Amino acid sequence: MVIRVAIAGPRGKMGQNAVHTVMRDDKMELVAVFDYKNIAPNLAQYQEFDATYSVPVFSSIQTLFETVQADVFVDLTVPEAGFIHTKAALFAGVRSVVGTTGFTESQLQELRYLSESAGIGCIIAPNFSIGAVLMMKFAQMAASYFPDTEIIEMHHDGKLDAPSGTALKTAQMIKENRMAHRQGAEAERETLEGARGGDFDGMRIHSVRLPGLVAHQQVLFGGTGELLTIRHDSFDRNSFMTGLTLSIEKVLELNQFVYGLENIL
Ligand SMILES: NC(=O)C1=CN([C@@H]2O[C@H](COP(=O)(O)OP(=O)(O)OC[C@H]3O[C@@H](n4cnc5c(N)ncnc54)[C@H](OP(=O)(O)O)[C@@H]3O)[C@@H](O)[C@H]2O)C=CC1
Ligand SMILES: O=C(O)C1=N[C@H](C(=O)O)C[C@H](O)C1
Repeated sequence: MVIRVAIAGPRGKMGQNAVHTVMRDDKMELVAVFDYKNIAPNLAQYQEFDATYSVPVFSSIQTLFETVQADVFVDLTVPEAGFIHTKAALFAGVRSVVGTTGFTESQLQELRYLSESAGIGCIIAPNFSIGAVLMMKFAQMAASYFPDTEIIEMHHDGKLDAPSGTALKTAQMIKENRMAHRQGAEAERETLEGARGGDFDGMRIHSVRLPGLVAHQQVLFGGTGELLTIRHDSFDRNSFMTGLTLSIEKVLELNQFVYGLENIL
């Protein structure tokens, strides 16, 4: 069976990679893309692609789902829009794979409810890279032994959300194994606001944004006279494509909501 895929965000850095990945995969067919800007009716007319990319473009997500039969919807846009698109996909009965990050807890809960009450698979994966998922799992393991940890995530300066979805997911996974406590000195005070980073259950998350970076994260664990550093680097967005392909295939077997690629590997 060929998997019919629709992608939102085809001009974006991730969206372009995803379009190429689906087009080159003979088990998949790109049946439509969603672009909120009315650039051209067909992807073949986009400057980012060529004449071989004959795929209809929709600027209304509802019209896309009414017109085209898709098996899987992929969102790679921004959280406000990605939330609306994914709800529309689930209402239309289309399984979804969401790489977009920056959703609020209540948005995630609403998507979980919609997916599970309708029995339609939905994967929200803050990071599709296998190495990043391993980094998160190793950090979760280490937290049982080292309860004092800080996360430093580093991304390109075009990134809109901070902290990254990966950093938040890492902190949530660490929280499951870490004894909750506030880190640092009792009398600690910031003389420059934000110097100690964001506070997640007493551990700190620091976000670096610089040109030249792609997606990188270090999780530091401090112990008596020692430091453990777990680090992952994505040097290229192709690092996300294996997990994206896997998610598109796996979501077809799912009737529930999955948050994190580690749950389907
Ligand atoms: N899960 C994972 O492994 C990964 C997830 N990501 C996440 O994926 C998302 C996209 O990342 P990236 O490709 O780097 O970002 P880009 O900014 O390169 O792409 C985002 C795309 O979304 C479009 N867009 C903006 N606003 C809207 C809207 N209201 N409706 C529809 N489309 C819109 C943009 O169009 P325009 O530029 O014209 O506004 C752009 O084409 C981010 O949330 C990022 O954090 C990124 C990498 C890996
Ligand atoms: O915006 C990005 O680039 C990335 N976003 C995801 C995140 O927020 O964690 C995944 C990866 O870090 C790249």
